[in-house]
Amino acid sequence: MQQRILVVDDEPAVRFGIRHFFEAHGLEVVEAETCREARELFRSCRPDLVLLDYRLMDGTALDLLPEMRAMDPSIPVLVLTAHVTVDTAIQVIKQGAEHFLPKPVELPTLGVMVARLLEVQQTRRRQQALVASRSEELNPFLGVSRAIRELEVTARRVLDSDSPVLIQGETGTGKGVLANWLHMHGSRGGGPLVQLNCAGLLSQFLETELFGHERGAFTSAVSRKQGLLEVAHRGTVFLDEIGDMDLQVQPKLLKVLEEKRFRRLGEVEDRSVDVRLIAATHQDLAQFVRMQRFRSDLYFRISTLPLHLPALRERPEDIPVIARDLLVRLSRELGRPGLELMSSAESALRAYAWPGNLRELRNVLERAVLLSSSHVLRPEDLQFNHALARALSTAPAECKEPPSEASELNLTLQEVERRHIERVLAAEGGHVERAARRLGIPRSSLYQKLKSLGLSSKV
Ligand SMILES: Nc1ncnc2c1ncn2[C@@H]1O[C@H](COP(=O)(O)OP(=O)(O)OP(=O)(O)O)[C@@H](O)[C@H]1O
Repeated sequence: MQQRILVVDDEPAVRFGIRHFFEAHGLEVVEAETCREARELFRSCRPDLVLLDYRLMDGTALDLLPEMRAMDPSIPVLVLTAHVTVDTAIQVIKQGAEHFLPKPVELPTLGVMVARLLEVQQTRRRQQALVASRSEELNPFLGVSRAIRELEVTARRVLDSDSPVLIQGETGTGKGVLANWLHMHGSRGGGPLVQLNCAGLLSQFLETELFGHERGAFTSAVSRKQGLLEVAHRGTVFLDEIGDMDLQVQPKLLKVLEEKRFRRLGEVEDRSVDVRLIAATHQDLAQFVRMQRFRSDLYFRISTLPLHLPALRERPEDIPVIARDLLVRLSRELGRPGLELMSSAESALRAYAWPGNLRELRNVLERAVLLSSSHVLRPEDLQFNHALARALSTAPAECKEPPSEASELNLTLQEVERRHIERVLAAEGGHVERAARRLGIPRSSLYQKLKSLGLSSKV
């Protein structure tokens, strides 16, 4: 990815020399002549580094440095000046400049310094991204089935593209794991990966999370806040459960994708941002478009590169491979070396419907390991949630038409409640926490209701 430097100097000849030198070294250069221009370009172009002349027509570096630091403290600023005094040097460094160089500056020396600072900055960003990523990377392509092999080929093809990716698949199929893999292995792997789950977020909260806000933008905005899009600059934004994104926020996200611009709440000017979007959903987004729950223009934009994660029951041949991999991980995590599965236990795993997919498989194995004292797991060590699997296969899919009003009228209140809970649980693949959020009740209350209605909740 081409790196960009902002050169701020009131002498056109100096800017010209610096521009030519760095462009010849493969960098993109943007120029500003005044503090005002520098402020605007810093905000709209998001440079990777700034070369700032100390004295400008409308101010000095000491005016600009605090503002730049407030906007993005991770961007290094190198100050150049013809009038060096120890006092100014100290002040400039105190205000956050990385270095202070006397003018006229020798371009090769400046080149080495800039290259070094850009390298340090990239390493810092990479380390931050590594810390943020899962401590141990999971392989989203475990298995031998045709579906998973084809998925890997397609995923590798879209790695370095900047177009949005839409990952679809039932709950627990590993959409988050795939998003993480795409980011880490793509050209933005050194940049940040920022994740937001859109489910249940009201429009204002979602907007402030994504776009940030200025001080005073609304009553509780007591200080300015950077949005996740800004944090993800030069990296990836992973929007999970995009199907639940509030309709009011959708056009603003579309603007970011089409124009690479957005506006903080309470701000009058646009900011530019360079992010790749990975969106995921377990819902049928095309159906949501038909039901007018999701904007068609945004759907077409984000589904440029669709990836589908197959459900486990559609690829039973992969289950033993994944189970063995999970056991190796569990051995390490739980300090139980040499865990194995009896072949009859493998057959039992293959035969089950896995409504909660890999998440459920991991949970079933973890429970089996914890409850068994042997390192060889038998079929009877595996506790399946057959009731949920049945509910899933019989419950109407979330997006299908609801049952007729006449047939619903004959139901008792308890039956309506029971059916509704079953439907929501099935739509969430047995994920109790998410089902509770959707139902608008605390998780503990849902557990109580499940117990009193005789429903199971083991996923
Ligand atoms: N490739 C994998 N290897 C090992 N475990 C995996 C893998 N993929 C998923 N899992 C397990 O399944 C869990 C769920 O994965 P993930 O959150 O990526 O699924 P998801 O499809 O995004 O789920 P949801 O729709 O509920 O958000 C993970 O925390 C992990 O325990």
